[in-house]
Amino acid sequence: MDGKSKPGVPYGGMTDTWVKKHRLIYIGATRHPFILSIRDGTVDLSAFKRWLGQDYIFVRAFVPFVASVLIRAYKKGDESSGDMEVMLSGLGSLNDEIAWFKQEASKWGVDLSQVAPEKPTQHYCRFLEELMRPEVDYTVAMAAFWAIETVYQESFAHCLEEGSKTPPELQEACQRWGNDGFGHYCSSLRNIADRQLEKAASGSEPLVKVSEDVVSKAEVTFLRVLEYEVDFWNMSCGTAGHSAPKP
Ligand SMILES: Cc1ncc(CNC=O)c(N)n1
Repeated sequence: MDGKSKPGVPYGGMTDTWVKKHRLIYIGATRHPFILSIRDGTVDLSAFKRWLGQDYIFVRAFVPFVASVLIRAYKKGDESSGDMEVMLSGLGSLNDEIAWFKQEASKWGVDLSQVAPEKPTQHYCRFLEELMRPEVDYTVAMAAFWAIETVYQESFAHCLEEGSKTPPELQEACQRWGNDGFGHYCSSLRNIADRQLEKAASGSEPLVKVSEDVVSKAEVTFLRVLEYEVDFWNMSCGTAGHSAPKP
């Protein structure tokens, strides 16, 4: 329990605290102009195609990251937690997702074998690789995992809400991450991350310093995910700094 929670109001956990504390950055990632343009139907289709090609590259790099978190979950040896099952289902959806990207790309005339990673994609993929290093704590990796999936879930679910004017040909893409099943999956990831953060925050005496370190590292990692997501959306819009030199 943190000191700020009110009686009768369920305590949301550490991730909830972060989202509230960094609300503007969070909104920047989950209500980006690219997403808003899908939602109001004004999206530039060349931007969507650019996003499609770059996200395919990202998703391929995301698979080994998820696998690395699964290995950590296995090594923790806590079979009853159900963490591995959550990650295994995640890998299953990524399998479908990769097939969907290929099918979607051919529908839009995008040749995935010819797509080169742009700077923001390269940086984001490098960040995933850093998180796969053995010295990275399970708690920190889980915070990143939860944040990465949740930004997409919240963004695309927004495009499916009542009153949105998402073009019919983009609704399937939005469904992929905006559906309720993906929402539940994100809640499961959040529960794992919160449980780990709780454990770290209440760490046993000799480990207090190490544990506090893990919690603050996890928060910084969460913020870095939000920044990478914003850069990724900016690139999709074609508003990334590197491609539009300032006058
Ligand atoms: C840049 C980015 N962030 C998150 C996701 C969602 N995770 C897997 O699909 C994604 N596809 N791309």
